[in-house]
Amino acid sequence: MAVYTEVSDEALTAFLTAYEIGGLLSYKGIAEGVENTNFFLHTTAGSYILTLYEKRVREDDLPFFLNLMAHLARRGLACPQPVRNRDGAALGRLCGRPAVIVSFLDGVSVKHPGVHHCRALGGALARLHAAGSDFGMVRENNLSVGAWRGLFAQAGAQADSVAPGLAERIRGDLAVLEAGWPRGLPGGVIHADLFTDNVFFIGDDLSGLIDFYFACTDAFAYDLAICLNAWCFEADGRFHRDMAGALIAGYEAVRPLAPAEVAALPILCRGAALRFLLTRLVDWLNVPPGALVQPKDPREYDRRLSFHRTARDARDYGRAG
Ligand SMILES: Nc1ncnc2c1ncn2[C@@H]1O[C@H](COP(=O)(O)OP(=O)(O)OP(=O)(O)O)[C@@H](O)[C@H]1O
Ligand SMILES: N[C@@H](CCO)C(=O)O
Repeated sequence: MAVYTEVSDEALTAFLTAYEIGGLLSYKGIAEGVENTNFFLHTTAGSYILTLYEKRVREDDLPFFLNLMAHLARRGLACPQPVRNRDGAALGRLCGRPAVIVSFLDGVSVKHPGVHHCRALGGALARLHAAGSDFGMVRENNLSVGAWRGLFAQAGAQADSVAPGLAERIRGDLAVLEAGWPRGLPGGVIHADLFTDNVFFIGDDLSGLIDFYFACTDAFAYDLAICLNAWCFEADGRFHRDMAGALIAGYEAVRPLAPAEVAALPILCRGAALRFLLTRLVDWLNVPPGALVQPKDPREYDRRLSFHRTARDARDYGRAG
């Protein structure tokens, strides 16, 4: 459970007096997620999510995330809406942390996605990219290639205690990725963390996207590469080419990839895998004392990297043609 900050009912009740969302009926810590502290709130006016922002989220970036969610919703994308308090502010402070209440989104995430889910995800990702095209704010991706060596420096010395030979493999990937990272690809607002737990379905239909707290301005195809990693591999490293093909086809049915994006897909997938390997490695080795959190296994991304190192082109990811 990701609850880094405990919130007493007195503190929460006092916090809620600034909002017009009725009286508190119940609240509880949410058993998923690793980044922020989340509570489910049930009030006399309805259901909400309360998030207290932790470690990786910089307070300065919150206006970008909150304005983005509002913008995407205006463009018709189903995503949580920040709730404003009586003074018109979405951002508050609770138990010493920046805190926001957002609307509750119906739906459930799928643990074991299939081809159908991947095709729907591809379409939603492309629509998200289109909906963000007239969003006026910019946020650099502070977890892209320029940050990976710094993350490795935080964890590299203990990497081999997690998997034998891991430090050497990461060094090799870093050298290749830093030398060949593609620049100038079509880009704009990307989600940058669209894992299965951040995509909701009702029945077979994709019902919405959550967790925009890594959203940033970067290459669209990098977002697709993150999804290919997150949705199309088993934990043991087995790759589902049919699911990857469906994800790409679902994306291209809305926004066809440019030739440079197709060519860059293998290196973008390799980079996306290294990004999550490194953040997971740092988190795995540094669980804050007392935090209720289950860190995610970095070795899953070590296994995906074995695939990406041998991939030659987009056809290896199931793209037709
Ligand atoms: N607006 C929402 N509507 C419904 N449920 C939500 C909403 N926001 C969050 N949740 C629930 O809370 C869980 C954790 O939220 P979230 O993914 O934002 O946390 P996180 O710590 O940032 O996680 P991650 O590890 O994915 O970065 C979600 O998996 C979902 O079950
Ligand atoms: N989605 C990330 C955690 C949140 O950033 C992971 O699975 O490593």
